Amino acid sequence: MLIIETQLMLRRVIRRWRLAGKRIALVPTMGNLHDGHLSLIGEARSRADIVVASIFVNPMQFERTDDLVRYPRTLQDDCEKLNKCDVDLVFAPTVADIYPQGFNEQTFVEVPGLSSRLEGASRPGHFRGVTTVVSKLFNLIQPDIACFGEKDYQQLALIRKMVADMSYDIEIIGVATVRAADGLAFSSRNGNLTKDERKLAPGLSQVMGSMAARLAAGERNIEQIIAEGEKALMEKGLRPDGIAICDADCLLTPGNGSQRAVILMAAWLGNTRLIDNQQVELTW
Ligand SMILES: Nc1ncnc2c1ncn2[C@@H]1O[C@H](COP(=O)(O)OP(=O)(O)OP(=O)(O)O)[C@@H](O)[C@H]1O
Ligand SMILES: CC(C)(CO)[C@@H](O)C(=O)[O-]
Ligand code: BAL
Repeated sequence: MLIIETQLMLRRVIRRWRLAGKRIALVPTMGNLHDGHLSLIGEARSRADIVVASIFVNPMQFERTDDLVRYPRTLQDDCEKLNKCDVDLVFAPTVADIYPQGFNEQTFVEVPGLSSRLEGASRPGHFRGVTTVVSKLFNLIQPDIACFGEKDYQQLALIRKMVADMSYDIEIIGVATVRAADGLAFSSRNGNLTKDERKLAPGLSQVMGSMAARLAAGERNIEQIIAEGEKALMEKGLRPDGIAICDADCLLTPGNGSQRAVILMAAWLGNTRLIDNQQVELTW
């Protein structure tokens, strides 16, 4: 497995693979790899000749400095895991290599509208940072396919729109959320939870499951389901920070024509913000 830190070296290797007609899959990550990431790698491995994983804690998408500073960085351990999963190349650049002029001066890619709603409203500038860095990775690696987790549901929707709007010839694969036995979605930020917070954390998926059951049973008073969901989260020791029920395709309020809804959850446990989501088939 190659580990490359500079754009210059990366371009050389990618050019060689493209000339040899290889099908390349990209899995972008911020490292501190867990079973969710490894599921993305497995999906990529089954669909391409070459698997490239990127590890880059992208400062441009962090709207809070404390979150950026606390973000877990475990490069050596990550590379060992990726090597075992038969990954061909790890791209782990420095911030200076990706943003030589600093990211405040960086040209950006932003999907209008959706970037500033939902998670985008809670985390101003976050999605601009995500789509800008993913666009750079797409240009550098020129993958045929790229895998993203459904755990970051709005991010996946934004990347699909960016790819369509900017005419990238890249197939985007959404991969189902991988969970611990108690229902908590794997996330690098789970490592920031204290022992006691970790015990409370499954409350997020439990409340989401109850909300999903009500929707699936035909209840359509969305405001009431959300209000009671917030109350249930607080009773379980979590501080809600944005619950929404949207049409799963356009992420707007579900209407009579909506076939699937998605419940988007965000909540704080101490200093850690967790997110999760669940899709529900709707019958009208
Ligand atoms: N539990 C999971 N199941 C499936 N995919 C996941 C899971 N967690 C993260 N991913 C996906 O892995 C990719 C890289 O995500 P990232 O490195 O930010 O990890 P993360 O665990 O989501 O960390 P964070 O704490 O930043 O949310 C993204 O496409 C993300 O959606
Ligand atoms: C897609 C991504 C790697 C871009 O930095 C990040 O947002 C993530 O890990 O989900
Ligand atoms: N997985 C999403 C990246 C972030 O929270 O910054």
